[in-house]
Amino acid sequence: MKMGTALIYDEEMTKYKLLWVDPVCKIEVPERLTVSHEALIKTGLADRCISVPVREATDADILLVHSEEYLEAVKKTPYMTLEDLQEFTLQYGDVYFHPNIYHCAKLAAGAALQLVDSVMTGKVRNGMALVRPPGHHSMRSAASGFCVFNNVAIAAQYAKQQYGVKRVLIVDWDVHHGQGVQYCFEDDPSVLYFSWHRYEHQKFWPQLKESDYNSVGKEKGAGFNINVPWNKVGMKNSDYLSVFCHILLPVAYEFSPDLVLVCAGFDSAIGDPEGEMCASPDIFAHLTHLLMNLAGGKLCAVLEGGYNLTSLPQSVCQTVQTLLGDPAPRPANLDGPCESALESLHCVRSAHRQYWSCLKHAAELPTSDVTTKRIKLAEEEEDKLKKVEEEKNAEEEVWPEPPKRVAPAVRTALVLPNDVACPDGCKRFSSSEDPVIVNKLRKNFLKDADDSDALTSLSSLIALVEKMERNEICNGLALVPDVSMAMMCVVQHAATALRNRVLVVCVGDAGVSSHGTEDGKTLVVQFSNREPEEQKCKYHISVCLKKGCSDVSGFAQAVLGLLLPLGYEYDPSLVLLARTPDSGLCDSVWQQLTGLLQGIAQGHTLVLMQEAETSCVGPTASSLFGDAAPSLGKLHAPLPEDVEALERLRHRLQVDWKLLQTTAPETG
Ligand SMILES: CC(O)(O)NCCCCN
Ligand SMILES: [Zn+2]
Repeated sequence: MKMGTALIYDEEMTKYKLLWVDPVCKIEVPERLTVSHEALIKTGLADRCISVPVREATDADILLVHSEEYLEAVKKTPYMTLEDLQEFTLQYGDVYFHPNIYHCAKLAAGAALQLVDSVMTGKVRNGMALVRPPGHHSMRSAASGFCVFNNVAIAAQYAKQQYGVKRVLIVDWDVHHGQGVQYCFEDDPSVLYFSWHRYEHQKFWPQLKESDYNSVGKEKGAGFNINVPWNKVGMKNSDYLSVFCHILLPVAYEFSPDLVLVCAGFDSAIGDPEGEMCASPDIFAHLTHLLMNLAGGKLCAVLEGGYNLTSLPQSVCQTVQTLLGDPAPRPANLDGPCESALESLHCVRSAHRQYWSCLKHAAELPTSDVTTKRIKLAEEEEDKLKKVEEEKNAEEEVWPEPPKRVAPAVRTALVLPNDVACPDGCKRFSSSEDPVIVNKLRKNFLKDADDSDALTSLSSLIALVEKMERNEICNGLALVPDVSMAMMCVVQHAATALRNRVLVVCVGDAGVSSHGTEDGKTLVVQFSNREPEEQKCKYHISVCLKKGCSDVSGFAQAVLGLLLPLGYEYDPSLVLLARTPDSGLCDSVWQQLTGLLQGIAQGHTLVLMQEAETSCVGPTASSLFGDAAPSLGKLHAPLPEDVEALERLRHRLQVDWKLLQTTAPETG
């Protein structure tokens, strides 16, 4: 039932621009929209989307967020002379007006509403609106930061009013703090606002105290406003992924939104003059992918900032291609979050530990904030030096083109016993008995009885792995007589044949071979309810949950805060996901796991299940085929002993696995 992706764009929104000299505003140019849209056309992505027209937001729509006096004032701007427009602009900060900007602002807000309508009526699964003017800085009675109407805030209020949406998650990955969104929802527990932003200890625009991590929301909204300040520039992919795995995703799954809105600003990408960050455009493929299993896949991305006319279109294409379901590119060399990012991560998690059970165990704030002060002083010294040398050689940032993302001809192949039906959309797979493979299998695995159907399924399995390796097939599912045997067979084959690494995720108590874990060719992560004997090595990790995987929230937090960071850092070429009937895992959690893991290894996920589990074939295939997993519903608190165990495990592993860090190492 995979539905399409909406794309909303109208060239009318390019028909306004800065009419006077203003160094702050000169970067907000019409070309931002044209280069983004042209890139989507050139790459063929636009044709794969469902084009949805814009509409003008009505007064009633705009008044969901803004005051009458502000709307009435903006309504007068089309008739103003140039002098009047400049005069009118002076009352606001870092924004400009133009005779046609009111019209475009209505279209930008209306585009967001069209996107909400398309997703909420089930016409599409998700979508992106390319709009200007942006929205997230504009406030109830003020324009700000190139924004006139708050497109995403209006869309959130509209979704609640028109569709009775109970909980809306707003993810703001623009590099500026969307203070307009924060002010609008800070006392509203039905809208969870998450924003990271360049802050530099309040030195960066808009220089607000309330953009810091300790602004957590007010009254009933306490806990529903999450600010992640970047106190240094140069943040990279690892910093962004760490914050998603250790703050946003755990809280988002606990919140369980009915709709996800993204303030999709791309000034957080490398090359942007505003952000001065170093994250590559393909990171937005992963950020998008990680949000696509929330709210049953209902995701609306609305363009905010993005001022580098090279990285902006690249980032937009990465986002749209992921919304369309194409596998994400492999996350190149993630080397762990920097110290400043860890400091922010630590502060945000401790500021929110009282509101979210997934953060309950988060480490306390540094006892006295003397540590923060000490770190700040050290940083300021360092920054002064850095600034000096930067002035010297402020060269243009360069970065590689994001890798081509080719979706294999076959997305999902299934190795099934003949009497098991193959879900529509997927391809039944069985290999013609390749004598070489058969002999190797017979020699290594089937010494005894000539167990022919085991032989058939194993040889099909190996043939399938080889097609995945050649990117002819994206992912697969095999029902096998013996999961442990099949796992060992695939791991051995992969370790020899595949140039690269295999991540083995095992749910339940199947015996897992440690083959390849000694030299890191294989990373095994096993979830079960059995206390592991002493931890074997860095590449063989046992996660013990008291109630096994039947505890939804404990398992979900283990996947989000431990398995995902490990998987991203390990960066395998194949993910082998095995489950045994005793796993106690319910389908929706299993589908979340299968969905999330597809962000790794370019989506090359191979699922192994016991032949008896035919009832799980449908749900697994639908997730492999790219359907969003069903929502887990609001998560209750995980078992305290599981939380502690997970925290201890993460603390021990973070020595070897940097993406598991959540606090700055104690500076001596
Ligand atoms: C939409 C936005 O967040 O990119 N606007 C940035 C305005 C910066 C003003 N100094
Ligand atoms: Zn911005």
